[in-house]
Amino acid sequence: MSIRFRSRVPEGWTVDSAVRPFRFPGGEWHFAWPERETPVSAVLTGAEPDDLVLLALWADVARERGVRSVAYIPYLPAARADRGTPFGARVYANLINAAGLDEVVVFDPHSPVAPGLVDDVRIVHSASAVRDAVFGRHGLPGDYVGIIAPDAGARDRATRVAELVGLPVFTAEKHRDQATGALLSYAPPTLPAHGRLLVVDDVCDGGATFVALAESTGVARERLTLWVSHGIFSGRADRLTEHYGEIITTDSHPGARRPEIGARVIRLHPYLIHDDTSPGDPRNERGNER
Ligand SMILES: O=P(O)(O)OC[C@H]1O[C@@H](O)[C@H](O)[C@@H]1O
Repeated sequence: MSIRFRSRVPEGWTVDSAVRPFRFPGGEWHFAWPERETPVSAVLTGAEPDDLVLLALWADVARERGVRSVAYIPYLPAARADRGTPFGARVYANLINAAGLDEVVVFDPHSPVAPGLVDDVRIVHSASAVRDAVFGRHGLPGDYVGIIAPDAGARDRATRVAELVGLPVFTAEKHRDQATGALLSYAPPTLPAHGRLLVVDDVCDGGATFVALAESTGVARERLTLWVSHGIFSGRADRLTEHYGEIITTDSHPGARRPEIGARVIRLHPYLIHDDTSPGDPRNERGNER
């Protein structure tokens, strides 16, 4: 289970819900919603199908209580299945839509297709999070000399980062076998001979794209940093550490913390949620959450 719920309590704070979901012997999910809690938001990471059921149950409570239901789903499941049959992006969007949420917040989706199928969606792009994590809040390039987009699909997100920090974008050409998804070849762009380079993409799954990219460029490990918004880090993704001096991702997917990768994991919460407060949170002000 990778879903948690945020609730308002009578004291005025927003806290993690004390709700304890369970399954009936027949297999169905259920819970007894704590009477003193008012639902505020649900935060779902990864792509566990069970979590979509729990999300819909929670939205039903919010509806009954007459309050807004906001779901943070930073890793939009099946966003990469944005074409073909079965059309995964549509199937998952329909499952999310069935919950009847008031707002769905997603982070750096693979393409506009999947979020375009989700009702009441808000997209948060990765550029600010990348800038803060790699260059600091002032966006000073330091010894970085460029941003690399691993393929044409990554160019827009790489450009958003590059514009924030004033660096050039270099786009590589990736060729995949459409039938099998296997990587066929890589044509790297011409890159500066010195200085650090930041590779920016949405997802790292098995890591083949980023290993092939690094190998084709021949750029030394110390000069290469990898940012991926969603770290699945499956299979042989551990090979990435041979090619990248630093790997940075977010907490949008449980794979992010795979120990062999040693990625720096950025907490997405501040980038997605602007109005959340809890005891001990320096920003807290009673009662300012929608
Ligand atoms: O090469 P792996 O990590 O398996 O897959 C990640 C790549 O596959 C694409 O969909 C992503 O946008 C990224 O470029």
